[in-house]
Amino acid sequence: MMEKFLQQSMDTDEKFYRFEEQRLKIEDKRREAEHARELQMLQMLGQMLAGISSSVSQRSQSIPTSPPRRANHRSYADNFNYNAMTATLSPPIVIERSFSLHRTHTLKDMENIFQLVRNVIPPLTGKKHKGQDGRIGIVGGCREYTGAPYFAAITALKVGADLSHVFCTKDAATVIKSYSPELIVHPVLDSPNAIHEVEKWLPRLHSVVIGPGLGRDEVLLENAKGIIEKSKVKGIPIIIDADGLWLISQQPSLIQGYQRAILTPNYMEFSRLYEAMLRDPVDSSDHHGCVLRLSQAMGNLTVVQKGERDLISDGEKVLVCSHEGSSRRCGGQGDLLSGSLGVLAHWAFIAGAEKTNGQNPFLVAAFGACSLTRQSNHQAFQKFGRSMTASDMVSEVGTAFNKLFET
Ligand SMILES: NC(=O)C1=CN([C@@H]2O[C@H](COP(=O)(O)OP(=O)(O)OC[C@H]3O[C@@H](n4cnc5c(N)ncnc54)[C@H](O)[C@@H]3O)[C@@H](O)[C@H]2O)[C@@H](O)CC1
Ligand SMILES: Nc1ncnc2c1ncn2[C@@H]1O[C@H](COP(=O)(O)OP(=O)(O)OP(=O)(O)O)[C@@H](O)[C@H]1O
Repeated sequence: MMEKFLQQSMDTDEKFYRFEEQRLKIEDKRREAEHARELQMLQMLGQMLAGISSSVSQRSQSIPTSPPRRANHRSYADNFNYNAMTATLSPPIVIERSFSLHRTHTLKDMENIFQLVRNVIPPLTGKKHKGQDGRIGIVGGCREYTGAPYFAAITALKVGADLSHVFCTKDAATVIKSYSPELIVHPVLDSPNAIHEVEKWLPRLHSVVIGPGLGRDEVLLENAKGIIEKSKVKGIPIIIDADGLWLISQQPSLIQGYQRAILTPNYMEFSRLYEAMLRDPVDSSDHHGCVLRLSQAMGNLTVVQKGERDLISDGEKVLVCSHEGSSRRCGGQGDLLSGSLGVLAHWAFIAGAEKTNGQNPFLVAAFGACSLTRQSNHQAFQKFGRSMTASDMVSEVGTAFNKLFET
């Protein structure tokens, strides 16, 4: 009787997910068509303006052309045509100028980006069902590191995702479950068919965060590699952090050119990646240039270099997030960042070009996640000072989010 009931409930779940996937696909197609129409109109407008003003057309010649795109995958740009916009619009109208952030970005620039983050946040309505606001997967968690995947996964929920899955080793699973009943925990990462076990869930996930607490065990890294490859095939946004970045610094081609990926290196991780890709040490007098070059070398995927100021680049622009945090650097802060980015990347990705003003949605998402992490850090530090830990920051995520984005 019980088995029958369970089977029925699984069937219902299955049907629900299948239905939702179809609904999302239809919605994607509708948005793509809408964007294509808008782009066509903008291109016509651009051509008209170029014809009218010779000074404007001179300026348009100085727009840097997009670096060559790799043709071996269907890139994010194919969907949202972000590059087509920056390359063909002449002149690059106001939105472009207001986002060409240099060292001296203004408060107004910052406010503009905050507004774009607000735009992509889905409204809370009574009409939605569970899962619609985000199903996020975290790949990581092993015997040594159980906190990191927990911080990432719980932050994803607190930012507003509906479901947060952790794919970790058998050892780590019970521990992670004991931290929180809200997380769905799969003890599969060290199983012989780990890749297949995770692949089964990929159609239900909107984004995956690879690396928090993954460790550097050969078998786990190999499984993470397989999961990245399967996620790429499905076109899922991938956030790579911590030991996931270790893997990428060993095998950059694994993610190179996949523009739905966001890398979130700290100082050490950035240096490793930079040296692996550019064959040069990081130039400490030119942080902007370094993050720009790394993104370009990786095929224009989004790079978030964390630090005193977070630098975010897609190889064409560099955004700076220097939102006030604190001087406390306890472990786990980066995990909050990658978890929140998992949700924001999904929201920005499906929001469409009109919501992000034609800007790369992953830049907008990264700026949102950095600001949120720093604001949570700031609030927790106000309360706890030197004794502040990552858990204290997790407790602040809700109010930090409201303060930044819901006002
Ligand atoms: N509670 C947990 O389970 C936590 C687990 N974590 C996991 O621990 C694993 C290893 O991460 P690590 O960051 O230690 O590994 P790394 O090998 O990347 O870092 C090595 C060392 O670099 C140092 N470092 C960092 N920033 C630096 C800077 N600006 N200048 C000079 N040195 C700097 C750190 O102190 C660290 O000891 C990852 O899987 C990560 O997710 C961390 O996320 C922290 C919390
Ligand atoms: N010097 C700093 N001043 C202010 N904020 C900082 C500073 N360094 C890092 N941060 C912020 O802390 C967050 C996490 O960055 P950090 O460099 O601690 O990541 P990490 O080392 O990968 O973390 P984890 O311990 O989770 O592995 C980022 O949002 C970043 O903005």
